[in-house]
Amino acid sequence: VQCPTGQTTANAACCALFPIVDDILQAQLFDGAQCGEEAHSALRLSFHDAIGFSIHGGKGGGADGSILAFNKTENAFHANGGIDDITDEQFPLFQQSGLSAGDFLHLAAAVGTANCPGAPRLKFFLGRPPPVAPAPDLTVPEPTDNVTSILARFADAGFSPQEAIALLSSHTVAASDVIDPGHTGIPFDSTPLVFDTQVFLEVLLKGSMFPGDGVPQPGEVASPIAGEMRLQSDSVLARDPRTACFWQAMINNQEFMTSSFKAAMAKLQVLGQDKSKLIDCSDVVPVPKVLADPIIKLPPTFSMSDIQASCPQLRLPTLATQSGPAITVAPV
Ligand code: HEM
Ligand SMILES: [Ca+2]
Repeated sequence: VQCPTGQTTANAACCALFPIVDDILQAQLFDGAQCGEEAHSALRLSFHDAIGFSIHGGKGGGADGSILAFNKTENAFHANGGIDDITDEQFPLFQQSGLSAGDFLHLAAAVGTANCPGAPRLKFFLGRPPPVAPAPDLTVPEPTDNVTSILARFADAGFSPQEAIALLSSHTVAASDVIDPGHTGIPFDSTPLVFDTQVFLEVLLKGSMFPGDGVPQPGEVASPIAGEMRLQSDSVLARDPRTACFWQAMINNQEFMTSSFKAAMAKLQVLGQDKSKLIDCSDVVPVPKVLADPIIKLPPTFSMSDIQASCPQLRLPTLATQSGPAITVAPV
């Protein structure tokens, strides 16, 4: 159908979303369709909202927007450190939008992700009812958690180890604000504004330094590049026999990474919802820019022998090294 605003969509019920996408999300929340801090945080928020769920019941409503509607409660949970920045920004816009908290929050994540070059075009389903209660504490994995407990939490929410790694593609457009006191925007890879496979490579490189004041913080291990942060959780998942092959398979495999991330996000963003009652409004999500060159390279001064490959069954792709002296990643 053709909407009054000129755009087309498969279902007339989705027409109301175009002004929300353009005037509220892109113009206001994302500072003119940027892949910046708000886009990154909106993606993280969709995870922290949805993972408040168990297939066995008793752990919250999943992708229901509870973290936005009941932000005073959920923001106090330790794993949600720093998330108040994005809930504070989203709350008045959510009220202005007329959408349910869950629809607003998960639409924002899909649109924000689309602003990152190389990202897949995430799906969006409309019609989540308002959340009934905050999620309980301790549903969101922490960077200090071990692989067994991280995989157990994902399994409890309905995700396989492979899907968990697929979801961690998000850390290609990510930075830390709260792990290193006094330092914000410390990126997890050297390209935090690009949805590429660089993070899967860099987390497997030999680590030797710590960003910020150079002091290791809980949940942080040595990173290979100045100014970059490596989460302990990413580090152990990249090296554990249960997940290392899924991790390594992402390196320099843009198509595989984006398609598996898209599929896992489609599941995450409707977790706990009755999908038969939702309307597919995926065509309101902007089409992300494609990367001109998705072939990644080792950062300057690194060679193939610096990769701590942890999947014996899989051959590492041969990667060239970027020219020039060792780099420092700037905060975002
Ligand atoms: C084992 C599971 C995970 C752990 C332990 C974890 C942990 C973290 C931590 C500690 C931060 C930095 C917070 C800060 O200091 O500001 C972060 C950032 C982020 N996480 Fe995760 N995360 C996990 C999974 C995910 C998943 C599944 C997604 C999305 C699908 C996600 C998306 C993000 C994004 C986009 C950021 C960056 C936010 C920003 O730059 O503002 N994470 N994560
Ligand atoms: Ca990146």
